[in-house]
Formats: sequence, C-alpha cells, structure tokens
Amino acid sequence: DYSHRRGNRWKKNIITYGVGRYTSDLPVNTVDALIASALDVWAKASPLTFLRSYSHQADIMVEFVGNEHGDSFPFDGPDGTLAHAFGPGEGIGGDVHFDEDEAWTAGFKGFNLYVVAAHEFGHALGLKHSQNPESVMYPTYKNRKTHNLLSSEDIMNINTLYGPRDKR
Ligand SMILES: CC(C)C[C@H](CC(=O)NO)C(=O)N[C@H]1Cc2cn(c3ccccc23)CCCCCCNC1=O
Ligand SMILES: [Ca+2]
Ligand SMILES: [Zn+2]
Ligand SMILES: [Zn+2]
Repeated sequence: DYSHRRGNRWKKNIITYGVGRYTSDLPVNTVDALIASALDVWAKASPLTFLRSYSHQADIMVEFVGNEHGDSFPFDGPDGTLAHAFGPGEGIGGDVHFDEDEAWTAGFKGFNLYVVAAHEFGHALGLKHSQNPESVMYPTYKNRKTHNLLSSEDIMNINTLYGPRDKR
C-alpha cells in the first residue's frame, strides 16, 4: 500500500498546498492547473478548501522526483510505480511525490497527471486503496474519463472522513 499512512484525517477544512520541483514534460502553468483541478475534485465532494501556498510550509507539498529522493520509498525509473503520497500529518504528512521518470501528460498518451494526482490526493486526505476498478483509489493506473472522476465509493469514503459537502 503506497499511502504510507500517518494519521487518519486533517483536523481542519482549509488545507494549503505547494509545488516544489516540476516535471520538464509539461509547462509549469499546465502542471499548476492539473494539480488545482485534481484537488478541486475532492473539494467538490467534501467541506474541504485548498489554498495555494508559496512557502515550503504547505500542508501538502507536491514534487516531481526520481529514484532515491530522501524518503524511504525510492522510485524505480520509467513505468512501475508512478507516484506515492503520505497520509495526513506534520512534515512529510500529506506530501505527494510523482516519479519524474514517467512521461507525464495532460492527455491520454503516457500517464495522465490529473488522474494520477486525484489518486494521490485521496491518500493525502487519508483514503486507502480500493479493490473496485471504478474507484480512483484503485491501485493500478488506467485511463479514466476525467468527467466525474470520483466513484460513489470514493465520495462515500471522503464524506466518512470529513462529512458531506456543506451547502455553499
Ligand atoms: C494508481 C497509480 C496512479 C499509482 C500507483 C501507486 C500508488 O498507489 N500510489 O499511491 C501505481 O503506480 N501503480 C502501478 C502498479 C503497477 C503496475 N505494474 C507494475 C509493475 C511494477 C511496479 C508497479 C506496477 C504493471 C505494469 C504497468 C506499470 C505502469 C503503471 N503502474 C501502476 O499502475
Ligand atoms: Ca516509475
Ligand atoms: Zn495509491
Ligand atoms: Zn517520495
């Protein structure tokens, strides 16, 4: 299980995120937009709000890194493991690492960053893997329709942790 769980949920509804090292596969503004959209998937299904932070003190730090990169979970070059995330908590808690040796795309060649990011942010919020291939938390990558990315199981699980989306 790649969620390296550290505690079960954030104890606040406003969660900050930052982006450190980027991938050279996509323009910076495309990466920023895909990351923001992947977080928004979870914001729309919960009472959570995500705020972009430009300090390195953000709750969720997103980085593109390769091979050995300073935690106990080195990446493995192209293919294999695509990314991993740490469950809610201080420091590395909530952080998301993408394997920089993958071909990251905004489309359907290579690996779609938006789909992978939605999976990893599920872990960063406290979700585990699902055995249901329709769930975004399924442990194997597949090309998914980007519309209505969350399955009903994903929505139920995030609501179990943080409650329903309040009537904004
Ligand atoms: C769900 C995804 C976004 C994140 C997960 C990791 C994860 O759960 N992060 O939170 C992932 O990378 N899964 C591997 C699992 C995997 C599939 N294979 C592997 C061969 C070696 C090592 C791992 C794998 C077979 C060959 C295909 C390799 C390319 C696709 N890789 C995967 O689907
Ligand atoms: Ca890899
Ligand atoms: Zn996972
Ligand atoms: Zn890592």
